[in-house]
Amino acid sequence: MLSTPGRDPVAVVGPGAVGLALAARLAGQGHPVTLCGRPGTAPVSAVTSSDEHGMRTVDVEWRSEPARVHLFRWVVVATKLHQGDAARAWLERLVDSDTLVVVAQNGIEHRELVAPHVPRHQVVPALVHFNAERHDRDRVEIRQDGPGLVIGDDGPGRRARPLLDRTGLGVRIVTDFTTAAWRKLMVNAVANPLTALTCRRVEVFADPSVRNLAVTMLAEVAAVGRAEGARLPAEAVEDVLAWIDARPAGAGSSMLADRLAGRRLEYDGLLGAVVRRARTHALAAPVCTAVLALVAALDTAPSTRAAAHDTFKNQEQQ
Ligand SMILES: NC(=O)C1=CN([C@@H]2O[C@H](COP(=O)(O)OP(=O)(O)OC[C@H]3O[C@@H](n4cnc5c(N)ncnc54)[C@H](OP(=O)(O)O)[C@@H]3O)[C@@H](O)[C@H]2O)C=CC1
Ligand SMILES: CC(C)(CO)C(=O)C(=O)O
Repeated sequence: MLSTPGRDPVAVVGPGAVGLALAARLAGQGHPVTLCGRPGTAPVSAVTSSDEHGMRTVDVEWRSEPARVHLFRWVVVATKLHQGDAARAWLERLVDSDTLVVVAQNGIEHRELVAPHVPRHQVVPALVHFNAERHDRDRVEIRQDGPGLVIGDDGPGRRARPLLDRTGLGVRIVTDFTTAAWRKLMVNAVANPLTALTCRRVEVFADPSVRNLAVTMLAEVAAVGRAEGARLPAEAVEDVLAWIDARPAGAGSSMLADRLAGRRLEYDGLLGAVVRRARTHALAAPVCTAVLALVAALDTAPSTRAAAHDTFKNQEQQ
């Protein structure tokens, strides 16, 4: 039986934007936090986070070799979806039957990502609704409007809630997690690839042809979501577009940021997951399939990655 969190130590696997944000907030509340980072990378011994209330620096422990960690009662996984193997190498060492693992990621495959090292009843899928931007390996800026984390109203979710509440980011616990996850996936399956492919911020959705493309893709994603049990009425398409339209002028997406930085793109767990689930249900998703092919091609071409930053800068200057 898991105890309440008290000031238990927490291991954070994947010290990127989301990982640093959660680590900083938990360490700020007195939890000893161990960051588990990419092997061979230089240690981070303190994390500075900023938000609308100001800036704060907290001390953390650093590990970059899975062999050097021990069991933890609380683990947060915040790698990108395509870094599942990396996360699993850590989980093999960090998790036993007393551990609860919060998987703070986009997508719908949180439990699959940590299998087989973590049984279902020890996994807390958490949808990330705050925005975290990493400015350096030890600096993160947090922006949010509304609850920052959405979790399911089940045994693991209820057990993790006191810990997640301590982040101060706001936790919404929902009875229908499937619908919540597919609503978020509708945004990510469309906003992320279309901004990354065009090298444009969310203003690209005001272009009528891109908007039509987005509407078609969203209708396909919603149909797959419904087949998966999500409650997505026809208005969900317009709701998602309205949400994207309401983003601040300079908003982009994590996939655009990754493209500009020359990093791998997180497409397989987002649009890729939609296309895979469509096939499972024998549903046609031709436009999503076509856009997936383009974004996958972009990801495998180092030359397009290197060129993206210049293209973006030129467009912004015009
Ligand atoms: N950032 C945001 O505002 C939001 C993010 N999300 C979702 O949250 C998830 C995390 O995103 P985000 O934090 O932005 O991603 P990042 O790319 O910033 O972070 C991923 C981290 O995983 C680390 N990593 C890679 N390999 C290993 C390894 N072998 N061992 C340990 N760590 C490793 C990376 O290391 P390195 O730094 O060395 O590359 C990086 O620090 C994604 O699913 C994303 O879609 C959802 C909503 C908003
Ligand atoms: C919602 C959105 C598009 C913006 O933060 C996102 O989740 C992402 O960039 O991955």
